[in-house]
Amino acid sequence: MFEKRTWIRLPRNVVVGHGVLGQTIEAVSELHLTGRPLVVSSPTPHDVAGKRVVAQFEDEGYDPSEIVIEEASFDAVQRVIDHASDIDAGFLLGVGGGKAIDITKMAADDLGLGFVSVPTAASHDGIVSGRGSVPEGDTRHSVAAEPPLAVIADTEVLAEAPWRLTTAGCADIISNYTAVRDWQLAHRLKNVHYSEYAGALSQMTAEMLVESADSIKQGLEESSWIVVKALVSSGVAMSIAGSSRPASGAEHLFSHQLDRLVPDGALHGHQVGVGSIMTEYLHSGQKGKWKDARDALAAIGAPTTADELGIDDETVIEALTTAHQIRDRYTVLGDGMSEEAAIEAATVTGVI
Ligand SMILES: NC(=O)C1=CN([C@@H]2O[C@H](COP(=O)(O)OP(=O)(O)OC[C@H]3O[C@@H](n4cnc5c(N)ncnc54)[C@H](OP(=O)(O)O)[C@@H]3O)[C@@H](O)[C@H]2O)C=CC1
Ligand SMILES: O=C(CO)COP(=O)(O)O
Ligand SMILES: [Zn+2]
Repeated sequence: MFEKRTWIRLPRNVVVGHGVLGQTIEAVSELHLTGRPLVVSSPTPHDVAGKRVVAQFEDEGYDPSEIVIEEASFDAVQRVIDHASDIDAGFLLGVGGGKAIDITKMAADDLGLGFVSVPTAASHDGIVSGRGSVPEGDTRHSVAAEPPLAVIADTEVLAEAPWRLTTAGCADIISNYTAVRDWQLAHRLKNVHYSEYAGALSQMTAEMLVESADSIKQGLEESSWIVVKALVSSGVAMSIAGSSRPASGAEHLFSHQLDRLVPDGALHGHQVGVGSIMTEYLHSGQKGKWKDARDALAAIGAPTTADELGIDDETVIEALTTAHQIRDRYTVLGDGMSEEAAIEAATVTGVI
């Protein structure tokens, strides 16, 4: 008997374009969401978009409430859950970068409430994914969370955000190449389930972004359009897979470890980008495609070296040699790199 089952949860409405933040009420009422909206954001996103979202709900006679979180942590998730329970929220909107959106989707999951994703930066591919990424002690969890019912991505807001956030989003997508390679390796060596569709979609998303590099330019709102669509596509790949595997391999373990070692280090996307140069080298050797990864990152203006990340060489080596301990996810790092091998990989690729 055939017993396979899958449950792919995707957003119903993805609204992308100039000024669409002004259509928040329309997008929400189309979903038949009822009750009090709770707008969850972090400090800057609150100022650039959260306040406007709250004002729209007030004007339309809803009774919105808001909460601003500072960091991605289980404590922050609990604060949102408590606040939502106190005010008897009917649904949640996550307004911000990866941090605010992750916290909101995890709280919505716990509360059993609908959630709408309102990105203020094209900086990460968690915009539509049904996963939340949260550090805890020595580890970093990728937890199942409520995927958004709708995404409202205003390219005017995204284009006004600092350019480095957009290049971070591009780098998060470029890292899909190595994430998929790691996933395929884990499939071959450890019999980890591999989805051809999710793997192909993730890879194709990276290819299309790299091919569009010439159109991704600071000051062009169209760049935000291209990047946010790639971020949505990558999130869909994660939803098809039911895990973050299509978009998170060893380069992400490296970045998560950097977050532990240097809490106020570089942007997530920038760190995974530099990680992917080195893990591509580990996959394919000196004559392999690591130069393509580096050149693609350089073409959109993302960092390609430790120096450009603002992280010292020793920390890069420490992160590389310990990244495999972050979580139980088999990658090209295997059961760990020796210090000599890590120095070799980082030096050959010009990262240090
Ligand atoms: N769940 C998933 O599938 C995925 C999750 N992630 C997670 O997402 C996080 C990374 O996302 P990222 O967006 O880089 O992180 P943040 O949410 O921390 O945002 C990065 C910075 O951008 C600021 N910011 C956001 N929007 C604007 C804006 N419009 N103008 C000016 N500044 C702005 C934030 O301000 P402020 O400090 O005020 O918040 C913050 O300082 C990581 O925690 C990562 O693990 C990443 C990819 C996938
Ligand atoms: O950042 C991600 C995909 O880009 C997913 O994060 P995790 O590595 O925590 O699963
Ligand atoms: Zn990522």
